[in-house]
Amino acid sequence: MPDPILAVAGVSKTYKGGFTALHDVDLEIGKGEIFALLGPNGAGKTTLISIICGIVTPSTGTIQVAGHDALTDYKAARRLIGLVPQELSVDMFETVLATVTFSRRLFGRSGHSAYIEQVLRDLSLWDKRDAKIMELSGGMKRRVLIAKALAHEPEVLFLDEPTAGVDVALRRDMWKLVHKLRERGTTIILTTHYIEEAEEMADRIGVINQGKLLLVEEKAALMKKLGKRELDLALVEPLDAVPEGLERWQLNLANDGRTLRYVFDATEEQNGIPALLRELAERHIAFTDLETSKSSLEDIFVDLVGERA
Ligand SMILES: Nc1ncnc2c1ncn2[C@@H]1O[C@H](COP(=O)(O)OP(=O)(O)OP(=O)(O)O)[C@@H](O)[C@H]1O
Repeated sequence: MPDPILAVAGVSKTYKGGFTALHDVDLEIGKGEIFALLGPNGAGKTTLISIICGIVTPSTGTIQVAGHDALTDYKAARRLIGLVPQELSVDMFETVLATVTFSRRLFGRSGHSAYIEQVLRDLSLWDKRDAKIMELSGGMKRRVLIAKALAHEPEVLFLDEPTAGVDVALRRDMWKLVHKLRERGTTIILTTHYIEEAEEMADRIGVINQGKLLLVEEKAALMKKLGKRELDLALVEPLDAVPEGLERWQLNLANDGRTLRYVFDATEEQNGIPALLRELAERHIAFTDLETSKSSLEDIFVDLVGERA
C-alpha cells in the first residue's frame, strides 16, 4: 500500500440511545487509492464516514488525516477532506457557480475561478453554472454536490452511496468521474451496498456488517471470494442425504430434500457441472428444473463471519 493518508485506529461509536454502530474499527487508506466500503443498510458506513469528517464524535479511537489528528487538530484535518453526502444539502435558489464558490470560501480559500471552472467542466456543469439548483435534473444536482465537495481542493474525497437511486447511465458516468479524479491524485473513499460498484471502482474493498469491519482486501482477492455461485436442482424425488460418491462437489440439500444445491466458484474455468450432471444421471437422480444464482451479499456476510468465528 502507498503511504497512508488516512489512519483510523480503534474507532467505536455508541449513540446516545445506547446503540453501538461501530465496534473497534482499524483502517488505513493509501494516498491515491480508491477504497470502497461495502455493506448492507445500517452496517455503519455513514457513521464511520461522519466520524472521519468530524460530524459525529467517536466514543473511542483516533483518526489521522495526513498526520493531522481529526479530533485535536480538526481544522487542518477537515480542510483535506471533501464529503459528498447521501442527501441534497444545497440552497435551491442559488446558482451552481455561487454554490460551489461559497463552499470553497468556507474553507478560507479565495474564489480561484480557474480551479472552479475546471471542476465544473470536469463534471459537465459549466454550461449550467448560472442555472439555479432547482432548475437542474437529479443527476446534475448530484454532480453539484461533488463539485461542492471538491471546491476547496481536498486530498481525500468521501462519496457516501454515490449512485443510490440513479439510473444506469448516470451510474456509469459517476464511475468514470471517480477514475478521472483519481488520475488527478485524489484519494477516494466511497460507500456502497452494490458488489458490482465496489468491483468496478475500487482498488481495495472493506466489508462492513453490523458495525464490524470484517475484512479489507485487494479487489481481485475479494472478488474471488465473492464470486461464488449456486446451482439449484429441483429434484423429482426428495432425498434424505447427499448421495455417496459425490464428495468432490460441495453439495447440500435444501427445501426438505427437494433441492440439491451445488456452490461453486464462478471464477474457476472448470466448474464441474457437466460431470456432476452425468454422475446424477448414472444414479438415476432426476430433476425438473435447474437454476443458478450469485451468492447474495447476505450469504457472503454469513460466510465471512463464519470463517472468522
Ligand atoms: N444519530 C443516531 N442515533 C442512534 N442510532 C443511529 C444514529 N445514526 C445511525 N444510527 C444507527 O446506527 C446504525 C448504522 O447506521 P449508518 O447510517 O452508519 O449505516 P449505513 O451503513 O450508512 O447504512 P445505509 O446504507 O442505510 O446508509 C443503524 O442501525 C442506525 O440506525
